[in-house]
Amino acid sequence: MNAGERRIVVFLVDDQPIIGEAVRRAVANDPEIEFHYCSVASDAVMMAASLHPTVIMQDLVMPDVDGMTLVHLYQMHPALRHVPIIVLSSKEDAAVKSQAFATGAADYLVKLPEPIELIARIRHHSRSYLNQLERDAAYRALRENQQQLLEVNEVLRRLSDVDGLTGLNNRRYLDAYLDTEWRRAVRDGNPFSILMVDVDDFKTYNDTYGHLAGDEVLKLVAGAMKRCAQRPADLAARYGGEEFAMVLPATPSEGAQRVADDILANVRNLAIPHRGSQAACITVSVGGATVSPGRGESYAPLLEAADVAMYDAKHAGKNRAVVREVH
Ligand SMILES: Nc1nc2c(ncn2[C@@H]2O[C@H](COP(=O)(O)OP(=O)(O)OP(=O)(O)O)[C@@H](O)[C@H]2O)c(=O)[nH]1
Repeated sequence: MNAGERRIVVFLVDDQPIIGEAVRRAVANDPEIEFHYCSVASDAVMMAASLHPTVIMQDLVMPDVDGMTLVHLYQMHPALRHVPIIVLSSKEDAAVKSQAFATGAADYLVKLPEPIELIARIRHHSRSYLNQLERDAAYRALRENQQQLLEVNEVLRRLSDVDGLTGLNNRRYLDAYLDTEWRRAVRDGNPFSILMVDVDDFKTYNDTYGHLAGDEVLKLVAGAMKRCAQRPADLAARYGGEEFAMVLPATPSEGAQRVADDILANVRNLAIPHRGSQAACITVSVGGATVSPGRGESYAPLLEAADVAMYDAKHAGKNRAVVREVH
């Protein structure tokens, strides 16, 4: 509901019923205005809070409580804090007027102005209050939307780093990770290893068992690789097609050889039958390369060396690992 549709709700607090009656009559002919009256100061705050007024008219001089104290109490109340208050006084008094505005009153009226002026002021203060409520609600909705957008962006960012089939990090993420870890290795002078892992006779597998079964194999091999990435900095990723990569920062070639052997064993232990393979089950070939990075070098030769090692493993009969040091 917008400000134009919400009703104006006037709440008058004055100990003199005659004033209450005069205001009631003044606003009676305006169908947009709902009027409520309270003559007892001690009931005022509770009544106001339950009525949700768009403007409060508060008499300054009341028998048991000073009107200014009530103005203060309205402003302390969470539900009334921003409701505009028109202070009603019996006389023009500069000092009282200035105190009323200092306490937070929005307006000061000497009882009682012409109905036309009274209604104009009631309308003006109520509309600006309702507009403010509307702006606050729009702002809150905007903040919620922004929050949702941030969350969606975060999900998208994570998805764009992940391969949809296997759940491993994809090539895009692998490249960025290699870049960061390589620079760290250059700084720290640590050996750096990489393994390329390729499923053996995968074309025949697809041709024999179907592409969907082939996809399931890739998922299982990805799982086996993930289990072999045991240190926090180790990263298993899908390189593309039926090829995977394992980044092993701060790992010498003996370590890379051990991880490569683990991958071979883990994949064999999956025991996925494959009629077209020599081992009669799904196996992989692993090519590994290790280098101690020097300044100014890039990791491209390391990737190339791992790739060559992987093809050497294929040519040597598949289902094996070839790991080399690159100098
Ligand atoms: N099911 C499935 N197959 C894929 C996917 N990506 C690549 N392939 C298949 O993987 C096969 C790779 O074939 P090749 O490069 O000839 O390798 P290979 O048959 O494994 O032979 P070797 O590597 O020499 O053992 C191709 O048939 C591709 O279509 C995928 O996401 N899902």
